[in-house]
Amino acid sequence: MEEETLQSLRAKANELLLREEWSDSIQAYSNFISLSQNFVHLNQDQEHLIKLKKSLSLAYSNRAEARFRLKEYWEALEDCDEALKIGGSDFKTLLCKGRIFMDLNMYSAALDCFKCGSFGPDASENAEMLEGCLKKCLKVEGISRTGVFDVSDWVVGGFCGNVPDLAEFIGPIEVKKSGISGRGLFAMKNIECGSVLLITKAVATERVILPQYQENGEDARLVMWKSFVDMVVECAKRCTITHDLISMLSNGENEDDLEIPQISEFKPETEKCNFRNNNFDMEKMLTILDVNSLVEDAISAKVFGKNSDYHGVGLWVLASLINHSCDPSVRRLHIGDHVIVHASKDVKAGEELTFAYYDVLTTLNKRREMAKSWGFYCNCNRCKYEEEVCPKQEMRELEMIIDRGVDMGVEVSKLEDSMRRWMVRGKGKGYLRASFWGAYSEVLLSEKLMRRWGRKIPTTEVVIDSIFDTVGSDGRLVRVAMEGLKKPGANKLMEMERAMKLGRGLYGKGIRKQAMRTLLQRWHS
Ligand SMILES: C[S@@+](CC[C@H](N)C(=O)[O-])C[C@H]1O[C@@H](n2cnc3c(N)ncnc32)[C@H](O)[C@@H]1O
Repeated sequence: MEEETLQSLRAKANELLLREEWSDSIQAYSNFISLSQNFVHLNQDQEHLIKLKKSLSLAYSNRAEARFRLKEYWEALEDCDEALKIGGSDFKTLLCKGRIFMDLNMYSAALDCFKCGSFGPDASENAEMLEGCLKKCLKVEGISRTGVFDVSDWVVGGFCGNVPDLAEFIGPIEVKKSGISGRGLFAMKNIECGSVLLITKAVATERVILPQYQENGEDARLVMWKSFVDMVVECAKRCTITHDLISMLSNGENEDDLEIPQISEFKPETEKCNFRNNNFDMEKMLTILDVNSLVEDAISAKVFGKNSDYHGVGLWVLASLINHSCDPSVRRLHIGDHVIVHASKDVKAGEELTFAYYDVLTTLNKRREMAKSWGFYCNCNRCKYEEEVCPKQEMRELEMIIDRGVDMGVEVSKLEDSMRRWMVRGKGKGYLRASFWGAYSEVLLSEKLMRRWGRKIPTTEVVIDSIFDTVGSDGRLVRVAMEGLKKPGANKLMEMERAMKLGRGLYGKGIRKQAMRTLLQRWHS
């Protein structure tokens, strides 16, 4: 009778696990575990006892697997420890425990588990799988120490196959009070263009391919948003550390009063944290998500101009401390659930790291409108400069020329004349050329306009360099630079060097030189 009941409970739990019905299988294993424990205490027959303990160990191990899939990491780790204490399913359990530590970004603990597994009797039978785990673990552990990774093959191969493995990495950055608003991230040393400063995994992400017909697009976006919010809320309820980190994010108000966290608070979890937290402020959570969630501009979706219907949203806590600037210094790439933040130009020690929350290759007025829709008034150096130096009336006239869509050569030469009159120097030229990029690019890409205006306006190289030095790299600069390579008499070596620098600012250093060349070619094919 005892045997039969246990067998049927175990069979049911195993079936649920195979069907990937994680919650139900956890329940079924829990029933099996509590009943078996009773029998273990009562049973005197040694042989029977050994069998029973083996099943119990396996049940703990399987329940750990199901909990792991539901991201109930700390409960899953407790199950692994129980399974290992009883013994009999050690290899499977160690593998599961290692994978849990990997997900918690605790790579050396994961490595210990895989190494321990390799000494056991089951190791030779599963040598290939074990080797795969060890290799992956060593690789991500390296990335977490150095921030160095290589996704060239995946990118050049058209993003086929598995998403490359990445790991949490926090480079030489710190959180400080920002001159822009509230807190911000700052470089602690000089950073070269393309260097990776941060790799971090999302608390949650959600993605949709929007339907072809636009009228259903809003519905799909709302469904995506709702599901994303549910996921973040579940993560915050499951783990107090996650809850507290999300709670310290800005809700867009009184930012200057917010506490300045230490960067160490964002390092991977090392403490047990399985306190369920059902008691939190949903309204606050929604405003925080509104202010801090990032819309994905995924490398895989956009590079080829494919999947333009693809949309994604996610929350990356540390990256949420990066303020917007219209002369940004960093860009982000999305690979899987990770966001990679790299310098999009050379950055000096002590400088604030800033993203472009919206398109900054446009005029001050258009940028002001976009900032408004984000709920703030932009306080960045470029906006302040343009406001102070450029007479409003003349700027309005220049903007009107663009809107009228006349010969853009007129626009560009007028702006260059105005800059001379306003005595614009250094960075200022980059700022203003970036503001009227639409006009510059039209002229620079047109043989006809260049023939007509070429002598009155600066060369492609001068325009691109001045914008790159201020606003950082951008795909549109790459495109014009690559077109420039085709011009008769172009110094191909120097031009390619310039394009490569722009490429490093655009994609970062995770792509080898040859792969970068291939990517750059695609911008003008
Ligand atoms: C994702 S948070 C950035 C981090 C935030 N400063 C903090 O202390 O947590 C976005 C908010 O920062 C502020 N912010 C970011 N960039 C800004 C800018 N250029 N000018 C003014 N406020 C900005 C706005 O309040 C915006 O809603």
